[in-house]
Amino acid sequence: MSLMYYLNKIRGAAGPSGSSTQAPGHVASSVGLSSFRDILGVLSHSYVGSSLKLLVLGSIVETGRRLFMWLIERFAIKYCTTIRFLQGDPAYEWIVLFLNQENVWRRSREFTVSASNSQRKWAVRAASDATVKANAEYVPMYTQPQLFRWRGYWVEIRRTGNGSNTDSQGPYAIPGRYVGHGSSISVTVYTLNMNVLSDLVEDARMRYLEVNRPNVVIYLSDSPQFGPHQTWATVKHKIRRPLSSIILPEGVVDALVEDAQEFLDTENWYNEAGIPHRRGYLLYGPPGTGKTSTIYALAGALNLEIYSLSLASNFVDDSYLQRAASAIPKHGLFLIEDIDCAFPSREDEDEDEMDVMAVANMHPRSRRVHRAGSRVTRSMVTLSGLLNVIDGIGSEEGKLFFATTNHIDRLDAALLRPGRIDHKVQYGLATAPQAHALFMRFFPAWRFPDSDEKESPTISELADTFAAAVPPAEFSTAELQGYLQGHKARPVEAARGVGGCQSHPPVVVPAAAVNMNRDKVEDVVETPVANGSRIHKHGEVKETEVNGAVVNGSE
Ligand SMILES: Nc1ncnc2c1ncn2[C@@H]1O[C@H](COP(=O)(O)OP(=O)(O)OP(=O)(O)O)[C@@H](O)[C@H]1O
Repeated sequence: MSLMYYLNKIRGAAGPSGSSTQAPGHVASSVGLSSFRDILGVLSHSYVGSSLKLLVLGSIVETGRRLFMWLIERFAIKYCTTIRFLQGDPAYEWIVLFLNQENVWRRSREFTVSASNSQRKWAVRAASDATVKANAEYVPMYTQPQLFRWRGYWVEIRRTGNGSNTDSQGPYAIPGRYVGHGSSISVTVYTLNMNVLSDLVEDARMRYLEVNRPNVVIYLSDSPQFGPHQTWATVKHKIRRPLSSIILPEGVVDALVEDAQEFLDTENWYNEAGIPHRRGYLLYGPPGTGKTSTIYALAGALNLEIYSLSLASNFVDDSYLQRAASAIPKHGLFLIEDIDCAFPSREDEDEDEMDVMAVANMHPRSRRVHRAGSRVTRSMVTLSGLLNVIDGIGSEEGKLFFATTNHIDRLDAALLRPGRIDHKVQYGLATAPQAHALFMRFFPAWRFPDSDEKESPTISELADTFAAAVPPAEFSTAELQGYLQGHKARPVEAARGVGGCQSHPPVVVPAAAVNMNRDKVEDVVETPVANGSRIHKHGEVKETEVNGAVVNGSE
């Protein structure tokens, strides 16, 4: 209503144009002036005036805001540096621990909760009472950008999904939400100095190493869930194992550690001699004889991170292997366990041929079912793919390559040539000295002090009895360990129990049982022997019987 009223008023004020006696130009200007006055009059009215004022004010504020954002953007381009840590990359672990230590998590209001049995070192334990053992860990989500000071610099962090804020992927992706899996953390430092950023990353890395000093960090390439470039997605922390706990013939472990240490210390020599700075090791022998344990203990002693990959995984092909190997940082230890699975045995090949023929004669539906249930695991990695990766591993950076196998006879000679495998260590079934050492480790003097009574045997004597009773080259150290675990508080029983079995006839162990891969299902059948003691072979029961000898050493 009021607007119509004012429009009419304007029209009325201008008057009918035909009634004017003045010159047309003059008329126009006087009409213009009066219209302008009227417009001012309209503007001065409370409703329209204040609306227009608000409009102008709003425009000014919006322009100011845009200008401010533009300036901030210019400032950000010129004065900040941003880096992204992708989940699934080892460096991601460093930055999360770093943020945790900087207490940035305190500002986070969203957490994911996980059971605290994981060995993650960077989650927040929310138990207020230190005496209460926290059973859950809280991983901050950092859904909102957080600003904090580090060494006098302003640092901003924000978490983003896979590639963008709303584009989270991974097993627990929620559209439009930031989730832990498949995400990344962006760190922005407000400074002109690029070195600050690398200092921050180095600080994060050092803290991570420090926190994990009592552990060996093992990166596993066990699932490609975070995308093609994030090959080492799973991280495990294992308590460091002292080298002395590895029971092998004297000098074997020391020689291995010395060799690896010398390799790490002589990078310049390699460069000057024009030899690629790489070294390959092959540990071979029956299962449960300490190959993997040796590698973990060595990595702990030399402060190396392990990058472990299985060639049997159904997503590992030549190009995946290449990517995974090249993502290993300097001084990382690249481990391929059971490397023989890339080299099918003659029997496997025959079996494959028969399988192909059988499948060809099948109905398509049965064929699918047959393939799904096929028990033969084949690596998709080819020999040439594997050799290329081994040759390329350390050409730029000093990396150690370790492989283990239960079947050295299956490996191609091309793999075993010096330059690819430089150091081989053969592992054998337990000898009497190993059995003795294992017994002493299980029943240390500080826990089982020798009794004052004359008749009772000392632990060393019991170890002698045990070692004499265990048949050499019949049991792996792991099997003896399993037996002793069953008697961990009863050394006398452990030693004499084995001795008591000697009156029983020996059980012949088929070679296949000794060489059985650990990954295969182990159905342990228990058959009690005379005094209730037993040592298990994979898939069968063994009564102990002295017999055979073992070759065990390094070359
Ligand atoms: N020589 C050894 N010294 C100390 N412990 C050993 C030794 N051999 C085996 N063990 C123990 O047995 C278990 C299995 O050992 P490990 O995994 O190292 O054997 P492996 O030779 O790598 O077997 P596989 O070929 O099946 O991978 C571990 O708990 C380890 O402590």
